[in-house]
Amino acid sequence: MLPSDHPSVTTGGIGILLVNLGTPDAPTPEAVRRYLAEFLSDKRVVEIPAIAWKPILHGIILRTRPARSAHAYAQVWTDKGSPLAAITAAKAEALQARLGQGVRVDWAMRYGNPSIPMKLEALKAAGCDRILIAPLYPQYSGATTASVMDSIGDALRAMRWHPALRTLPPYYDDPAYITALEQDVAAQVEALDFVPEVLLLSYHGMPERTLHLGDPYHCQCLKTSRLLGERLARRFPGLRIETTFQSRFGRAKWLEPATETVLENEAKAGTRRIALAAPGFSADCVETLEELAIRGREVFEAAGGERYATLACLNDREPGMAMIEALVRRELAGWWA
Ligand SMILES: C=CC1=C(C)c2cc3[nH]c(cc4nc(cc5[nH]c(cc1n2)c(C)c5CCC(=O)O)C(CCC(=O)O)=C4C)c(C)c3C=C
Ligand SMILES: [Fe+2]
Ligand SMILES: [Fe+2]
Repeated sequence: MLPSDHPSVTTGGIGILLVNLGTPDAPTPEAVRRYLAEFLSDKRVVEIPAIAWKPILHGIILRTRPARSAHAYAQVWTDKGSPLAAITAAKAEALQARLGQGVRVDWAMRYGNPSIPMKLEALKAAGCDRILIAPLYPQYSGATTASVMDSIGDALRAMRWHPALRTLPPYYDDPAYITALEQDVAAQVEALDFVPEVLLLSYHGMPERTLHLGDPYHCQCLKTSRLLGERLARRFPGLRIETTFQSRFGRAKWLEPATETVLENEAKAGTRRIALAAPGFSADCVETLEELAIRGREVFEAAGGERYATLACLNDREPGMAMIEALVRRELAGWWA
């Protein structure tokens, strides 16, 4: 009997696996420690030889950071759990509704739960022998996009019978993404009860060294900003748009300018009304809801700023979902109408 004829094996299905970074299971120091231990042991994320990094990670970082980060998570936790997980789940559900029953949409996290190997196995068990892996990172980086594929590779190594795979390319300059951002950001700016003088486009940072080693992340962020900036300049002629990098981690030099520094300098230089958008995050998370919305405001106001607003990420609202639908339909061409 040929394997494909085996009566107990269902095949012929198409799956889509949306993947995001990952998040702790609870806003507690213990859960955050487990999550950070996995995340910060990934050589794609911390590119320091293990012999030098392990003592720092286990001796200092995992002893001090979990309590501080748990406090940050506790301030943004929802009744559906971590915002990043809840919104990623909502995106998968919304995409499933848009695509109908011809494909099976699921989601996974690179670190923590639900894991990529577990969800890949589940899609296969449900009969999907063609699977589109869709990392929800508009801009490619080794630390995020490539790390997702490392995990897919690990999962495949444990499988005898692989599904066929495709991957969603980075979409940092895709007109569908730029249009979604333009619509979503413009609607939110118009709904503010003040007129911002400056709009910061804040991206997650990376060590500056990764840029010199050839990581395209920085260039892709700048291109997103240029394309989005050109669109927004037509709608808001008086609005000054600046690109910044947030979430510095560790002692190495990170991409600049740092969001926090710019917030302080803008206020000191006389800017009174500012808005922030985070186009590199497909879903709101601790980095946008706590670092930008809470701590960023404190920095800006302490330096003399008066009006401050952080705009929501694309999340599971219409413009962002229309974009993901268009992107995945394009990638499924030939597999599915
Ligand atoms: C959007 C792209 C991201 C890149 C690029 C990225 C690189 C990167 N991150 C760290 C360290 C941390 N990041 C943390 C949280 C976090 N990072 C991203 C995205 C990118 N990271 C997201 C979406 C989140 C939020 C997760 C959530 O649960 O909501 C954290 C944990 C939070 C904390 O303790 O402050 C760390 C640590 C490095 C070192 C890095 C590049 C090398
Ligand atoms: Fe990060
Ligand atoms: Fe942070």
